[in-house]
Amino acid sequence: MDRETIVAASRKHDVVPLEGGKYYTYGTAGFRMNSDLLDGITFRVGLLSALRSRKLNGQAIGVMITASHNPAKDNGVKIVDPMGDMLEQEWEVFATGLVNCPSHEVLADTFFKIAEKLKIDLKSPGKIVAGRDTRPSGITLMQSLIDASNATNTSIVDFKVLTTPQLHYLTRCINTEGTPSSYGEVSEVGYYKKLNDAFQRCLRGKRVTGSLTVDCANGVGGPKLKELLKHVDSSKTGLDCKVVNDDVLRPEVLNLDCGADYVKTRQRAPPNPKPQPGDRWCSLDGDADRLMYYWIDPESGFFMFDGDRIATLAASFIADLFRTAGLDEDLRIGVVQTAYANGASTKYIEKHLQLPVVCTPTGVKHLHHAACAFDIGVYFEANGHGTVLFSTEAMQTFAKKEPQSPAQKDALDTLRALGDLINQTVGDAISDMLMVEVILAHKGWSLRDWAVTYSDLPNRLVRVEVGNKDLFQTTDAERKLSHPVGIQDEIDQCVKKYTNARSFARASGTENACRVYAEAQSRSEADELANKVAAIVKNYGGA
Ligand SMILES: CC(=O)N[C@H]1[C@@H](OP(=O)(O)O)O[C@H](CO)[C@@H](O)[C@@H]1O
Ligand SMILES: [Mg+2]
Repeated sequence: MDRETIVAASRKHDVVPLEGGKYYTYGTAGFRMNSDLLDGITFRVGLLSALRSRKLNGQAIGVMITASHNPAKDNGVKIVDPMGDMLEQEWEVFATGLVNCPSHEVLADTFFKIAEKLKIDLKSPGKIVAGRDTRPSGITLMQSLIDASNATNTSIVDFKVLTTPQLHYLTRCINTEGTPSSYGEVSEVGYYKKLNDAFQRCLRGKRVTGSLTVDCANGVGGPKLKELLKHVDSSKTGLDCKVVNDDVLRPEVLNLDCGADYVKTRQRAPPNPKPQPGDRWCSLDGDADRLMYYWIDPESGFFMFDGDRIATLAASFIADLFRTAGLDEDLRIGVVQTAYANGASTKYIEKHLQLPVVCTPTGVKHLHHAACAFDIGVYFEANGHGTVLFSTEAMQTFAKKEPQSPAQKDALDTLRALGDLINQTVGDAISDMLMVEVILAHKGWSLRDWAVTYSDLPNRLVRVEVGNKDLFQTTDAERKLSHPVGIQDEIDQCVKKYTNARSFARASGTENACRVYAEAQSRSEADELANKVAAIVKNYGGA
């Protein structure tokens, strides 16, 4: 690997400097922006992955090219660590450092400096596994990544079009292949086979009832879900899945008036096709890592089951299985949420399910990390991204424990199957959807039964444009502002005037704005409180 080769390769992939001396930063979702700006950035992410793979003894590093629920013109690139989790946070600064190098020469020098600082043996082999969503710009960005791997003698496996969770799955499979902790077959078909096998084992002869319509946001989830369905025997499982909004041939319709983000932020079903009262629906987002369920209640209209609802459903089912299996003394189940979780869901988990809840800052990496502290950690963001993590110890206990009755055996087998069904690397809309179907089938629940478990507090999320969002610094898992000084007192005074109310503000990690969340006993109170706190934020936000 030599400097000249890297410089020469980099010349084909310029980074467009940002105006006003601003930097590109590796944010919550990696680098994400208009796809025209991403060529050089993706090349440099390739360089960093080449370093990271070698730092981790040649284990494969995943790179996913996607902009998820964002418009079709955008794209993004993010790095996946060997076990399928997000890039270790300490390395985000290296990513930011490489991407902002002012010239190709400085870039090459920085590359070698990082290698030296971290004692990376550049002669050892390195490996990258890559995937992209259905955005056309992904094809050229993949080439930028391939050029970076060639310039650094790093091998690369291009899996082409994948959902984000599939890339995470494959990364973990490659790195565990042939070991006792093998995660699965290293192929897309392997993913479908694993899900289908676990789905059947979870159902244990129970059948899914009624049809399920899946809105795929016109993204990668459409073709991939259809692939999965080829493996699922609907006569055995009862799964009757109708796939809609699966047009991936017209890039401009991606995430347009459909998908999980549309449903969550607009709090309504996609206009096309229109769900009929009583039908069970769900929506995936553009890269199939978020899931929203909903239906039109024939009496009261649209009702949404967001990440909080999915988390409570999963936690209650697993807690029941634990009791039946006689494991509730041995292993700990916990639920991880962010401040955006509806207060009613938190209360339901703590008071009704009697399970501990941990609150972390926004961003999946924080939730994932906190969930690892439990034997079974259920984590979901309200927006529908989440999963259930089963520790190695938990999986071993399910396998080892001698069942004392047929019911115990059933519960233990179901728990093991759930551990295989639920993606252990990252939130996976397709795997989560099968989990929801399994739980509804076991409980014999309709969506109405699920809906009445608790009532959400009315809430409002507002986006506030401010002069300088960096003025807003949080503490207490983002539930309070430490800066600007004095603002938190004003917010507290305001919240006090409302019943059962809660409100907080923070700078967005993905957009140039602040977000204000408010919830209260009634819709009008929640709206009023959100607007008042938004006004306070605007006031402190700088010119
Ligand atoms: C309130 C909200 O939904 N925030 C989203 C959003 O983060 P912000 O930092 O709020 O912009 O994008 C993140 C990445 O997709 C997601 O993890 C998070 O839940
Ligand atoms: Mg997504």
